Amino acid sequence: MRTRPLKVALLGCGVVGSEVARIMTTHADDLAARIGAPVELVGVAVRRPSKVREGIDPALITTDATALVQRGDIDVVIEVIGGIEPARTLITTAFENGASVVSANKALLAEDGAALHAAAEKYGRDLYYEAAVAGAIPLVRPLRESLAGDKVNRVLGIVNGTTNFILDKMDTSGAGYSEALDEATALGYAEADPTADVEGFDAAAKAAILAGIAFHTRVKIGDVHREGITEVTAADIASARRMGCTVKLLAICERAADGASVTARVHPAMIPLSHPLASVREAYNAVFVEAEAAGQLMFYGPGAGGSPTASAVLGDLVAVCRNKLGEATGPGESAYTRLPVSPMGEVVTRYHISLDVADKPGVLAQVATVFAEQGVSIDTVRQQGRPDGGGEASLVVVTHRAPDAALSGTVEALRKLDTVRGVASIMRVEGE
Ligand SMILES: NC(=O)C1=CN([C@@H]2O[C@H](COP(=O)(O)OP(=O)(O)OC[C@H]3O[C@@H](n4cnc5c(N)ncnc54)[C@H](OP(=O)(O)O)[C@@H]3O)[C@@H](O)[C@H]2O)C=CC1
Ligand SMILES: N[C@@H](CC=O)C(=O)O
Repeated sequence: MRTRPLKVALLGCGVVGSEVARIMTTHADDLAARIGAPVELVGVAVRRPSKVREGIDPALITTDATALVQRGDIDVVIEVIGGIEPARTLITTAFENGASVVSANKALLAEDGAALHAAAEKYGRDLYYEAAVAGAIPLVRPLRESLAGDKVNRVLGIVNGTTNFILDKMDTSGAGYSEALDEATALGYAEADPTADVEGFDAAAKAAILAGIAFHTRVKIGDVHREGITEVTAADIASARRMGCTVKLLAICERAADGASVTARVHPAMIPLSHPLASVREAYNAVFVEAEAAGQLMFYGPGAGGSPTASAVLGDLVAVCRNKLGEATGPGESAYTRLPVSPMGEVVTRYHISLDVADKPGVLAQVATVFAEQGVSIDTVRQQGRPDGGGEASLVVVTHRAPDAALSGTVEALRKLDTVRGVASIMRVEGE
């Protein structure tokens, strides 16, 4: 074993960074054995230097992250600050100054992954980011390396722990939305701004990264159709139950049948209780990968939280350090091609639509006509009278598979009918 340590700089020491530092200290001998050289933490950049940070030598703390990455003697920079800037500039500066980078920053990778990979390649450095998607679950490396000889056609999964925690609590214990969100935040699952979780931005970033690696292309967060969970109601969850389904926030990335384009989307969806994703509880994540030769693979585990995420960061640290010692790098940007990302309107799936309608003769026929005119075939219709009467009823329509654009046209036309008082909810049905 080499005795001269590899030098590591840690940018950020919050939920994830503090766990990375703790494990680096407590498992120093194991890490050295896996790598073939000891690793030494030589600096920790934070915003608030006076904050007490257990187990960290105060002499390592700095607020000058730029000076740290410019030192020129750092082997690996671990970026767990989050956000776009200053993280992007710090990573690029690290490459310029001789360091490889391990990052958990999905927001940045989904926004600017191509440029960061190009910079890593230009300077002959590594950029690893297993922790950016699905916390502790090994997913990036299996897609990038283990399945590199296969053809992945579909990735379907639960990739946001916070929203899965909230939906699970609402479903199983009847908890309110705010109460469940507060609990997820206290447990360290939610992003600094939980809007990123509940509005689907976090999952969309992960979907972009997954689609890029799975289909060897580049997908940016702006290419991903995104809907969050803020409009999912207790009535949607109850309606899903009546259909033998549950509601999950899904990330779905698909390669078109002709292989010429891809789609990526994030939205709440009903999935059958018999589907393996339906039993993914609390902040756990699970991802299905469908590949031509391998068939269906499922990856499951803790998708958020300091310790699980640190596990993925440290796995990358070991890999990058080994590459450093072997004077090699992992797979780079040149392995990627560019496939167009098709708009959401071209996605074909099933829909569950809940309408508030006038409870009088002929309404069902009117509604059915609108669906027929838009070419959307109805699978089932269920009418629920209201106990209070009032001349209104709830109509739940479940369709066969149809393009999203046709469904949007249907909803627009339904809204114009005098007898349709409102469209209470629209949810896609997946996983059948
Ligand atoms: N939490 C989780 O479960 C997961 C998080 N991630 C990703 O990991 C990254 C870190 O997340 P998390 O640990 O939760 O975030 P936190 O908000 O808990 O920690 C961020 C850290 O960065 C420091 N920081 C912020 N801005 C600067 C700056 N300009 N210069 C120096 N330091 C700065 C903060 O300093 P200070 O301590 O002084 O405030 C803090 O230590 C994000 O990209 C996130 O998306 C990925 C998977 C799971
Ligand atoms: N906020 C994220 C953290 C991990 O990426 C989540 O809830 O999944």
